[in-house]
Amino acid sequence: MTEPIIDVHDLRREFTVRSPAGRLRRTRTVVPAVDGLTFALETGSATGYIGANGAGKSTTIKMLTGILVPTSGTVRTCELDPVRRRKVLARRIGVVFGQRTQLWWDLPLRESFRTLAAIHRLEDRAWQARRDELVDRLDLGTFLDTPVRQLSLGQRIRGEIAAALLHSPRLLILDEPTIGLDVLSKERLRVFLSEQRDLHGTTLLLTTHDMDDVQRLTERIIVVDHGRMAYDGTLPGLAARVGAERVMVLDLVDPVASLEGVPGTRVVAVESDGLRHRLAFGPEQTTAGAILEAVGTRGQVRDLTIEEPDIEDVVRRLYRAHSYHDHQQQARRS
Ligand SMILES: Nc1ncnc2c1ncn2[C@@H]1O[C@H](COP(=O)(O)OP(=O)(O)OP(=O)(O)O)[C@@H](O)[C@H]1O
Repeated sequence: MTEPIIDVHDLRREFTVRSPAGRLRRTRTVVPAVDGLTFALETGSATGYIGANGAGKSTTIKMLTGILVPTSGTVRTCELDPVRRRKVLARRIGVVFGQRTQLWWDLPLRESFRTLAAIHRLEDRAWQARRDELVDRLDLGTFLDTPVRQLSLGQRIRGEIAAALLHSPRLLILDEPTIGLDVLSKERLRVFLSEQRDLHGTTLLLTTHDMDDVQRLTERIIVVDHGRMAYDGTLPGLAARVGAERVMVLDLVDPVASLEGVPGTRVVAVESDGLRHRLAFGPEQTTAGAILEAVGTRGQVRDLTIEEPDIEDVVRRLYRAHSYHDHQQQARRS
């Protein structure tokens, strides 16, 4: 069996924060930023790594890429110890931080690519072909010769992503890649990333607060909360876990006053004088087919759609449930 591309076991990272306590004394507080994480990612997979501000996402990414040394536990990225083999690892991964540039501020992208190719010791023909592909797919042609500091945010992020992919890494780690981008730029970036994954089998790991990124780009989500694993699975699985409801919107041929009493459902709204009904249901309670059958005995259905739960709401519910669970555990311990 091949080794996972990322393999993390009981990973911890603490920070010691010193703060003034009176005029001369300082207190030391230990912050467990990452607190015992274990997970593995398969090659070619796409995973959303999500959590509230301060949950430990960036700290994890820094340990995966060898920037930070773990306090304890083990990390392997692309079959390497990231801290000890950081240089070799840099040739196998690409990293993009949406809020920080990794490009040379005063150089145009064209020069940055040349410099990166030299750093990675890439063969001329190979990197130039790759550059041309990236320029084409990311539409960089019109600003290749503009210094990075003069680029708009959207142009710079595209440049960052091209730079991170120039050496064709097996793993691309993106930390908030779409932050601050407009809707169209976000969409283009998502299309590009999915395409790269399909074409080159690039493994994607992304942290984001944008649930559309998660929904569009990944098939698995890992949710961290206070440095600990709060959830690891699929989005629909998460929705089911927190009891999020789907809503069936039914358009009837003739008006019906109410669809109250359809087993496993809750009436959310009756609209258009009884022609349109919204019924909420939990996947554990009933199925769309069963609802349709029950409604069919009370009126003829013209059309139906199913609205999936709002993912932002699903994640919020998970955080709430998780911190409640944490409080309970702490109360039991004390
Ligand atoms: N260098 C540091 N020194 C002290 N504390 C730190 C340091 N870096 C991170 N922390 C703390 O560790 C915790 C996790 O921070 P981290 O940046 O990993 O969170 P995050 O999930 O990436 O948050 P965000 O979504 O805001 O980027 C926070 O409480 C943060 O204050």
